[in-house]
Amino acid sequence: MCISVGLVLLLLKLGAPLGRLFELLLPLAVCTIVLSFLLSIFLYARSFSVSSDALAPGGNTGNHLYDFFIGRELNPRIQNFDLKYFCELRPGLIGWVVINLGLLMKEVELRGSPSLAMILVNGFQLLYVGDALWNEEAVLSTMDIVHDGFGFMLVFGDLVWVPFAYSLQASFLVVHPQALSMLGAAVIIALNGMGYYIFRSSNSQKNQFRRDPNHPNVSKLRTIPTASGKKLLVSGWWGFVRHPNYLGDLLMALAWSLPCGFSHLLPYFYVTYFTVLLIHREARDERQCKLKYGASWDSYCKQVPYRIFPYIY
Ligand SMILES: NC(=O)C1=CN([C@@H]2O[C@H](COP(=O)(O)OP(=O)(O)OC[C@H]3O[C@@H](n4cnc5c(N)ncnc54)[C@H](OP(=O)(O)O)[C@@H]3O)[C@@H](O)[C@H]2O)C=CC1
Ligand SMILES: CC(C)CCC[C@@H](C)[C@H]1CC=C2C3=C(CC[C@@]21C)[C@@]1(C)CC[C@H](O)C(C)(C)[C@@H]1CC3
Repeated sequence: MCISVGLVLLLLKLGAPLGRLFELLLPLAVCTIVLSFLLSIFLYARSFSVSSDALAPGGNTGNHLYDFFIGRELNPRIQNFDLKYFCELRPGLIGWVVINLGLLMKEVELRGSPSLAMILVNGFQLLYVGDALWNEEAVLSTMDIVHDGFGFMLVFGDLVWVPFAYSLQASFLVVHPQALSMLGAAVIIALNGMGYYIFRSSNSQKNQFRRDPNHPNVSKLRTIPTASGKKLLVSGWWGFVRHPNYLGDLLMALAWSLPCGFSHLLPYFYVTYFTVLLIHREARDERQCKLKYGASWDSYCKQVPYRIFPYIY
């Protein structure tokens, strides 16, 4: 992240036309799609030369198309370099905020200064990416690393979908400038702040509990024992709903769209897609947790009946 920040600051100091990124989005996206296909083909081919215990449970149906998409190998490595762990965060997230900055510079070229809406979108998403990179080790406990094979879906998701689909709001604002009142901005900032607080504190609470259940920050929380020896949190954020981190993430997703106003649906694509993704992801996780924890998970679901939205779902 530091190298990227240094390079971007150097480019800005040298007067590099970062705003050109706006015109280069499509060719860059096409090149990244080609790269993701090539990487996926390499990963699929090499998966037939590794031992069976290196394969992901869900990506070995024998259906070549499905296995190519989902991914056969769980954690492909070249020496000690873990390809999935690297791709999950850095290239896509850093590419996302660099594109956002280029779009902000394009707005400066067109209108002399960045709009309040563009500043909010850039700031919110820079916070999200900075948080992810600062807490990089937390990704090790996510489903993508623990359960899912590294196939075209995740390769494309990491390298193409995140930088080019997640920067849609900034792209929209270059073409459709939006006037935003200070009151409107204050409400949106409060919404993003609340979402970030729920997202960060619930993820940190679970990750802390999984690292050290006796840590003072989590040792007083109520838990449910399981046959596997692991315990399930049933108070704190994880007693509020079963995926409080998703709730916080979705509130932020809405806060990223609101600065774009209500004249177009495009800026709301991300929060819509993301809601579908997290509902599907939550159902997948429920199945895995039911298998892992059996009756203990049933007891958890009885005590914490709502999945993401309290008193709704
Ligand atoms: N911006 C984006 O595009 C995306 C963002 N995300 C974000 O990534 C973050 C991680 O999400 P995700 O990877 O889906 O999984 P989670 O971080 O929600 O982790 C799910 C795992 O947590 C453990 N767990 C669940 N309930 C409890 C409990 N009560 N007590 C203790 N442990 C529990 C289980 O694993 P175990 O018990 O084995 O430890 C479960 O499999 C979320 O904040 C999500 O919003 C996710 C996808 C896309
Ligand atoms: C293209 C497909 C239809 C969907 C692809 C899904 C991927 C884009 C997401 C799957 C899990 C992700 C995570 C993040 C980004 C999106 C993908 C790759 C994440 C790195 C975002 C930042 C968070 O702080 C995180 C917890 C580190 C996320 C981990 C999961």
